[in-house]
Amino acid sequence: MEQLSFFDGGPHSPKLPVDLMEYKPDFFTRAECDTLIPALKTKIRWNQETIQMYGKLLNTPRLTAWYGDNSKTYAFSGKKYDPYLWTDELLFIKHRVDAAAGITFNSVLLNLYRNGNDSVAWHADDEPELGINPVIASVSFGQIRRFDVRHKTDKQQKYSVELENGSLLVMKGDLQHNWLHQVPKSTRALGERINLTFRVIS
Ligand SMILES: O=C(O)CCC(=O)C(=O)O
Ligand SMILES: [Fe+2]
Repeated sequence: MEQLSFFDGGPHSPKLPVDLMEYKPDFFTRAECDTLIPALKTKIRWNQETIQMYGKLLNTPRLTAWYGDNSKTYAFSGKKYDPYLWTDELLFIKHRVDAAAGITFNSVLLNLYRNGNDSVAWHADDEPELGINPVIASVSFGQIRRFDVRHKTDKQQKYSVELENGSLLVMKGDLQHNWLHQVPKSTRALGERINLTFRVIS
């Protein structure tokens, strides 16, 4: 796998295994974040999805939206999604992310965490259309939130990184096969966070 040598660590970078995760704070400038956040908030078609759990229909604890190239249908948690077509803001973000990762992503899943009660539970992005050892580029805007990673079988192996406003986290290697990740709920009063995970869907 090619190395993203672009990520030089630096004083604010957490100690992460570079074959699994590379973190770049300030990937977008403060001014860019201040423009992009309200644009994404208002122009993205945010959806409230539901999940079937123990025979009940529950609201997913966040809002989501699925954008991408025409025709890239994506099956996720037993549902099929037809993406909305790229907006100007999404293309601006995508071009920067593509250049950094050396990959032309063809889809993005957006999450809006409205407050500390919103979260994403332990999971791996291991849908077959993502292929083996996919590179997934995760951009964060707004409220800093903790991102946890743990090995599926070796409980000792775990990492946490605070995903800051304007940051980029690239997930790669076997992270989606042998590890799980989550964004936990928090009892603190937290503001809104928007996360975008860029993916290549076959
Ligand atoms: O919000 C995040 O940082 C992670 C989101 C995530 O894991 C996902 O959408 O698959
Ligand atoms: Fe994920």
